[in-house]
Amino acid sequence: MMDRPSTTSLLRTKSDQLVEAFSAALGGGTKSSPMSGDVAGGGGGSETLSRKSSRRLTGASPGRSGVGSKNNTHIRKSRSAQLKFDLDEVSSGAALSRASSASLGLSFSFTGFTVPSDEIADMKPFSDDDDDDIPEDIEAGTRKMKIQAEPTLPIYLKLLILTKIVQFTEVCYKVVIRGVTSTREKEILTGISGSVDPGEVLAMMGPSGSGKTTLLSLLGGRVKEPTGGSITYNEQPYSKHLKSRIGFVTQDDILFPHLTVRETLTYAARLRLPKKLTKEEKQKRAIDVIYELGLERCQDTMIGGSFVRGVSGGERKRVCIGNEIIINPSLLFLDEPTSGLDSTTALRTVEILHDIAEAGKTVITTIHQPSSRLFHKFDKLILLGKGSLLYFGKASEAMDYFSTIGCTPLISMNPAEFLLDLANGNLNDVSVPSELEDKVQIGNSDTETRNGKPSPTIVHEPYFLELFKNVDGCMSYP
Ligand SMILES: Nc1ncnc2c1ncn2[C@@H]1O[C@H](COP(=O)(O)OP(=O)(O)OP(=O)(O)O)[C@@H](O)[C@H]1O
Repeated sequence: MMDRPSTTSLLRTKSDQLVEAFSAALGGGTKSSPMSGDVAGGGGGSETLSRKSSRRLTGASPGRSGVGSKNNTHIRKSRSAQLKFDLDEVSSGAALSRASSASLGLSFSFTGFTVPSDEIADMKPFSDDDDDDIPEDIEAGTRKMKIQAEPTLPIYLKLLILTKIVQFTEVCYKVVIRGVTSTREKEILTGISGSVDPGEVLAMMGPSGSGKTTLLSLLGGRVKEPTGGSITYNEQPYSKHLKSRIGFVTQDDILFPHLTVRETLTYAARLRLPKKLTKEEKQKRAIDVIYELGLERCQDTMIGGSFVRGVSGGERKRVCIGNEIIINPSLLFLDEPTSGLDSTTALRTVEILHDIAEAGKTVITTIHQPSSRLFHKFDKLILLGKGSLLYFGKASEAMDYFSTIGCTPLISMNPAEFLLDLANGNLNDVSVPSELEDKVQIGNSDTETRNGKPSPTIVHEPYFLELFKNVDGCMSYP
């Protein structure tokens, strides 16, 4: 098992790093500062802890160069030498045309590559440290994730004052459906509230059609704006500047099947990183991401597709994540990153998300049917049912919460499965308070029942929303 630093110690580390950076910039000492003490919650041993974990984190990427390290220089050179991929070929479009001409008439485009590079704000994509460890392939078993540890500066500042980065309040979303004879409004989301901080992974769960993707798109700025409520980022509304700090991994990944993993990520770096970075720096960033995501063993493998055998499903997902984290985003959104993966690969993908969050990013993901091990990896959970909020709070407290309102599984069950059953209104293996069951049934004279229990469609909205109104603290806003 990998020894994972707690979020608190990570925050402490980052705070210390920032304080040290400020002190250095001002020509002051780098020893203990009252600011770092405040954030870390004091404690004499925090400096040692901080440094240790700082070293571990900043040395995270094996491809990064260390000052004064001969070995590292050697490794850097040998890795550069591995780069047989001709960047000039990429820039001239030759590789692209090879990919498209070989793609049997299908046209492809890179996800999210539309952000103009001049929109990409100042970022520090490269570390000065190096690390000799070469992580083994994730799907091969051992996991040594190396995630870039430098979040963008505004996140540091917000971490210092412990401000929430994404806050959404009473978000509603309606669409107008125009028929041949009539036009009607369809309500997709109603009164969704929650928040997520840097360093956290928020998972959105719910049955198919419950509104997860719509909410994710709203939070990620992909849908213009909610029809009700508000969404803020560090207490500011969505802006063009924020767009360059957001990575969005869509459900349907779109990659060029005939490019290799390294070509794909190098292409992404060339297209998405700021113009002020040199070609070599961008190339190095691509290599760093390959190592961060444990893709080194398949870096020369073609992505593949329907007609070409390529990387595995898990590797493909990691390439999609790589395409987005290459710009070092402050916010990372993912739409069902584990769909189609076996439970072990899904778990490792979520562990990657955790590592990304621990490096100070805010991660929001939709998830379909997580295993129980995977469920426990999430910091926060939103449970949606037919566009309504059924639960928002710590994932670890969801089961306790539902048990306090009388909903418990009758058989031993994966918590995610239990919550999805509740959200679906499938009460077959679930105990619910009888007075509420009666209430639902009495309130619907044309009730169809299955095994003496209300049908899913009936249970849904009145049942839970009524419960939420009556229970204090059910939707905690930490
Ligand atoms: N632009 C739109 N016009 C009409 N209906 C829409 C629109 N966008 C979403 N919907 C509807 O809103 C509901 C929620 O859709 P959404 O894709 O957010 O669900 P989901 O929970 O992500 O589902 P899945 O898990 O199957 O991906 C669905 O019933 C969908 O048909």
